[in-house]
Amino acid sequence: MRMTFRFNFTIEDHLANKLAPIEDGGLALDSSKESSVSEGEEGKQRDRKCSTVHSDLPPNHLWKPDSVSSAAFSQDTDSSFKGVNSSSNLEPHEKQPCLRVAKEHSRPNDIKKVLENKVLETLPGLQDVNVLIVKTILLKENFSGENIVSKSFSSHSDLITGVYEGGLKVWECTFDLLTYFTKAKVKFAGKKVLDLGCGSGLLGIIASKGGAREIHFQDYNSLVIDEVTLPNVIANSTLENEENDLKEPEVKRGRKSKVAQKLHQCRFFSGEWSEFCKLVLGSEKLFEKYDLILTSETIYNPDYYDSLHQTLFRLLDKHGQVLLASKAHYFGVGGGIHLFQKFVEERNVFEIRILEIIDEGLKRVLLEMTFKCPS
Ligand SMILES: C[S@@+](CC[C@H](N)C(=O)[O-])C[C@H]1O[C@@H](n2cnc3c(N)ncnc32)[C@H](O)[C@@H]1O
Repeated sequence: MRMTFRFNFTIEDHLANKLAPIEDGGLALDSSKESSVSEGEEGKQRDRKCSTVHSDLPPNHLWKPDSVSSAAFSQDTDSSFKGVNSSSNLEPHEKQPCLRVAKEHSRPNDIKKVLENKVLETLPGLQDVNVLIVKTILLKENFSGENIVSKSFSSHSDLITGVYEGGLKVWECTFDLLTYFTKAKVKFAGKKVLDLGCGSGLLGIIASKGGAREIHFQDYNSLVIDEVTLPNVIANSTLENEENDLKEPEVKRGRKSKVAQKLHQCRFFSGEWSEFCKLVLGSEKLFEKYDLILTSETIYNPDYYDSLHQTLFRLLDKHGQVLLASKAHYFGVGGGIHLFQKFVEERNVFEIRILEIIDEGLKRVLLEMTFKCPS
């Protein structure tokens, strides 16, 4: 079933200047005015060609979104930094302490409201909030408090170290992992899964569809969770239940509670990794560790490796598995597979296994991490 939505906003002149129509009638960021620092020169050149919401997709991707709707927003109320310079001019390679306090986001009572005015795009078997529209609305509303969208625009960057860590777009390696899930028939059933640095949350959503018993989503930025991750989780559980209803119309009355049930298997967190660790480990006496941690494009900054490694070490079940996807190298920020692998090997805690090397466009790698000594 295709849903139609109505746009109920106008785009200001100064924003319209940054937005240019793309072939299918959607909106693209004028690439001469926005580029990606994180993906380096090659990334910039690609972005210059077409810096759309889905410009980060592999050339022959099947993930072409095909529907649009309307939009709403809420503020990113989490401006709780500890000693982070929130200037918009931070360069990704500048060393900054990243201690954004972690918090758990409550699940909304009014599920419909979360999707009200949201623009949904259709990917194969998935729905995804159109982040460009989300950004446009947030910019237009010019809200007070921490505004990662305007900071990202003004600094022409998809990453502002310690301020905005890139969750407002779907990065290429997410699609590599999604493809791998199907190819390798990755099993999610009954597992407790963490989508670490989730952004859109598509990895966790697929785990949920695959029968994971509990899924936690973590992003650095609270706005990403509220405006993108949560709406995506809700949109996809709604979609899933609509599909079921078409097969079994008699269960239609139970749909709402089924969506709520699905949502109940999910928890949402924002904040810096070590703070997130503290929060989840401190929140329950006997915290049950994750069977599976999924993480895409999270090793671009070597300054974060210690905190990331600690997080994996503390939160992964002793028999658990990390599936990590990354570009081979992140120009400008300096991280990448080689450095990360070296870091992990030096710690001597995890075994790393390369699952796949994707050598088209920017080289990308999928790897698995498991504990060396599970006992
Ligand atoms: C480049 S984005 C990738 C988003 C998403 N996984 C994807 O592939 O589309 C990196 C993500 O890692 C998270 N992240 C990066 N550094 C972090 C840190 N130090 N603490 C917490 N989260 C961090 C951010 O929340 C951000 O969403």
